Amino acid sequence: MGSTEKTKLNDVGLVKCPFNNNGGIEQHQANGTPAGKLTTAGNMTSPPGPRGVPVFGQAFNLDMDHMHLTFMEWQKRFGDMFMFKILGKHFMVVSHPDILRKLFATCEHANAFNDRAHSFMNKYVIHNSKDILFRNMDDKQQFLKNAATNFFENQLVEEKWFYSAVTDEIRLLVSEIECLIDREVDIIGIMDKLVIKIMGLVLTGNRITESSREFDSLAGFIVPANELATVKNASVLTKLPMLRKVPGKLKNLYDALEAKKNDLREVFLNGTGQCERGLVFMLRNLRVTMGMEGGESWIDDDFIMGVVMDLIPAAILPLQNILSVLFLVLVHHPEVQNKIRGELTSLNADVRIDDIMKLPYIDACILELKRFHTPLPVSARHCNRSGDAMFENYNIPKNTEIFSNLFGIHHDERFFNDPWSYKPERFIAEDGSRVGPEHPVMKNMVVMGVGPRRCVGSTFSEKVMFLVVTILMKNFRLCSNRQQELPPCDPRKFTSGIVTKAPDFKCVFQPA
Ligand code: HEM
Repeated sequence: MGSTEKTKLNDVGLVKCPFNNNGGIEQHQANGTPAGKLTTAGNMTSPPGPRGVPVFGQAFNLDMDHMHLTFMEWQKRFGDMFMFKILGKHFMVVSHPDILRKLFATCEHANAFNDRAHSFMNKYVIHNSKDILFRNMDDKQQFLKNAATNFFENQLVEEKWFYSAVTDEIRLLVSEIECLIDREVDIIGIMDKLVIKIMGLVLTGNRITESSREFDSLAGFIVPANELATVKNASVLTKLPMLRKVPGKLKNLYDALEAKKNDLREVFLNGTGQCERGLVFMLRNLRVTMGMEGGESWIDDDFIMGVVMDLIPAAILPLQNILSVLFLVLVHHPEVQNKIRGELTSLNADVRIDDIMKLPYIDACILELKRFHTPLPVSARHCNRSGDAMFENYNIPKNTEIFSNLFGIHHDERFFNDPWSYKPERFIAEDGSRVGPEHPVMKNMVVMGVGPRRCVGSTFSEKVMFLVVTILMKNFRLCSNRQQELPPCDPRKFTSGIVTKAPDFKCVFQPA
């Protein structure tokens, strides 16, 4: 645990800050304004945290590009729940899986902590949060989320077309890689394209190729969306949205995003490339069904576009980025590749999507990849927008933005032994099976978030990763590129951002 001064708080074992007010730590006093509708927390204190400079607070101490690394440092000083301010705004960071579950799922005011922070993105890009990811947790958000979850977790699995199309896409890749044996391969670029094709398939129900408008449109939207979502750009625009109209870098970026948004709308809403099984069709169908049941449906085109746009930060980037890390890990660990191939020999036929149950080591490799990488290191921010709220005897002032320190949790020795090593075996039980959901390592896995705002694409992304790993490993051995030094396989060194990625590297494929 590091500091022996830390004391345990209550049944969940929360590490509480060991210092008092004069230990260089700010104890945020509740602001004395009338409490919001949640509590009457008038004279309660807020969680401890680093004392900042006047007005700017921690603006100069927080590494905006690697917030998760700063949060790991602060967790050691201030405990599992700490708070800091930037420009008068409160931010809270939670670094314990049980506290997260309590805060977002089981405590009395859990719902209040499941709204999203106000941001430039939800107001100006996502049409005032007509979507799932950026919207507050109201009935419409829950309705759309249930529909999307059902689509990804059930419909795509039951209707066999989808995973057989994904399998075909990966097999095509195998034929392409066969022509590149022993040559330097940009595996990150290849995986980036594969994920766009898979998401094109999700949206339209049809295979999309690299030369299609759908591919271009998705790939084109990702670039400005990613740039605008950086912490620096997003916070400046949230504070000063009028900058989107002032000639300069931010206006150019916003204009580029709007142009790509129109393109996305043209292609996915008005285009002809749809068939009766994609996500856009499902949402339109839902609108029609609601209309037929009387009354008008609130699912307008903006809502459908909102869900399409959600998939860029929520699905495409995490999937692309975790696949980049997968290959870096595999090149660094030839022994893991050998074990994967060893396990694959137990299958008589070609790999099928439900074989994951029969292949515990590969399943464990995917779980360990999710832990080791933690693509969204600080998750998506939650916010108690409806009022002050009390939690663990602390007052959490209205509009506090809450970070789940997922990266910190997954690399904390209290929860995972030897956390900086990639060790799939931690998920394997003594009898060789994969550990069950009650095992501590499973309970400490929070990579997809917890509670009602948990990720929609958990099973979906595991299945995609499973197909990529098994089909490629069955055919090839991956080696490092002798001309270029391989970047270290250290998640602290991955690229910065809301969704982190492996540093650029090339590798070499050889026949298995
Ligand atoms: C390895 C890949 C992925 C990771 C690590 C990941 C992780 C996460 C995390 C941490 C959240 C935030 C949870 C919270 O707010 O507490 C989230 C939300 C979300 N994810 Fe994922 N995700 C992944 C892939 C996907 C995929 C493939 C999809 C779509 C098929 C998806 C759709 C969503 C949506 C729509 C939300 C918003 C849910 C809400 O706000 O209620 N994600 N994801």
